[in-house]
Amino acid sequence: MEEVRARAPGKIILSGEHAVVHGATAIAAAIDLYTHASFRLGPPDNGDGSVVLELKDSEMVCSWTSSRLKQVLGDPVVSSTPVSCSPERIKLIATLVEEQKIPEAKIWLSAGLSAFIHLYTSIHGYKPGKVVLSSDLPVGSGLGSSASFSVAVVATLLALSGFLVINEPKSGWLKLSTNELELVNKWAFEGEKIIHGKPSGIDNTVSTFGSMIQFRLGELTHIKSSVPLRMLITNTKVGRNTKALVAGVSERATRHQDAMAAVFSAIDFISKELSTIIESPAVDDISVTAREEKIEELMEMNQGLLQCMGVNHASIETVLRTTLKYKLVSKLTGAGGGGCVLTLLPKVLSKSVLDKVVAELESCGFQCLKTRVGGKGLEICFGEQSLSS
Ligand SMILES: Nc1ncnc2c1ncn2[C@@H]1O[C@H](COP(=O)(O)OP(=O)(O)OP(=O)(O)O)[C@@H](O)[C@H]1O
Ligand SMILES: C[C@@](O)(CCO)CC(=O)[O-]
Ligand SMILES: [Mg+2]
Repeated sequence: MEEVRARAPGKIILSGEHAVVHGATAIAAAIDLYTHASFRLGPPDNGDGSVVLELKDSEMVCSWTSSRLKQVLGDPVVSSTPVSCSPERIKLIATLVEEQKIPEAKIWLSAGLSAFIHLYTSIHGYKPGKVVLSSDLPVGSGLGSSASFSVAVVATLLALSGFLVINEPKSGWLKLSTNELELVNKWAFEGEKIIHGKPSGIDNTVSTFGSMIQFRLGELTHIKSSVPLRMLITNTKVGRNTKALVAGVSERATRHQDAMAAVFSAIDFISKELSTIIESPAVDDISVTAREEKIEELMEMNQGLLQCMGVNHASIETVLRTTLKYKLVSKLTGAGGGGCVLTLLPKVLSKSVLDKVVAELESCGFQCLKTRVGGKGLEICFGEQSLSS
């Protein structure tokens, strides 16, 4: 039985989170932490005619028999083009998720499970099959775990659907062509809509296409940093939920329309300026330092505007204060409210200073992640690997 695997990266947002939902420009980059999915259709080791999702990190196996899916959702409607999940269908899917009796401590998984059911049944109907999922990313921390979940799941589902054209020899890890990536991205956006409520699409786009992107109103432009950007990521481990934070910003924007429009517009300028600086050549150490100082100033301004939106958190402030002691500038990344914070690491920063910063941040109970910025996007791999149960 053919099996397909996919890996889709998480991301950092360098500038423009939240404002991008309201039409401003944002800049994001893939990081080298991935969500991994594998998929096999049908029997043999799935003899009960079920759709199975195994979540390795949460040690959970969820399954729905084909007959139960049909009973709740009605006759299957399979589509080669992305379909949105209607509010009525979301309610029906919620019934199927509730039946899994997810423990209260893991209830946050429900949104991901709902997205999975919508994507699976829209692409494969109720055909039995098994998806196994694991992730290097901290979930719900601002590093795009939800988008990389959707991209990885969709890629495996489409790869065995016949809806994806794969011309290359099916050996080793493959990059898909732009058209195929666009199809995956559009489907993954439907998953993000279920998890985020009102996503801009930046997270699924950067997870699909990789590298560094400038993004506005659904359109992406690849950008290339003239000098590698070094960022420290600090996970405050304060849990939060992107859907609720995005909704909170929208409510504030309704209450203070003009003021918030000005905030979003300022962020649009910040992102555009940042993109120009990132791409501008830096020929010697003096120009590298000048460039870093400009990036730091823009990060500081963006952080202040994120505070205006109400998505800051005491834990983020602690990271900001701690890094500032070492003359390092930080800003939250992703939806905020806790989650992860980015710190720019200047080229001249010594390893001993970096070690001290990391030790101090970790002594506050935070977790520091060193990742490479602006790397690969989605890749898939066909094979006869065994899906562990
Ligand atoms: N590996 C996974 N397994 C199951 N569900 C997942 C997984 N990764 C993400 N999810 C779903 O996505 C939700 C987290 O998404 P959320 O958008 O709140 O955070 P994030 O994507 O990590 O951060 P941000 O959107 O700020 O980048 C989880 O609560 C869960 O429903
Ligand atoms: C907060 C947000 O801007 C980024 C989350 O990574 C939401 C989105 O763009 O979908
Ligand atoms: Mg998310």
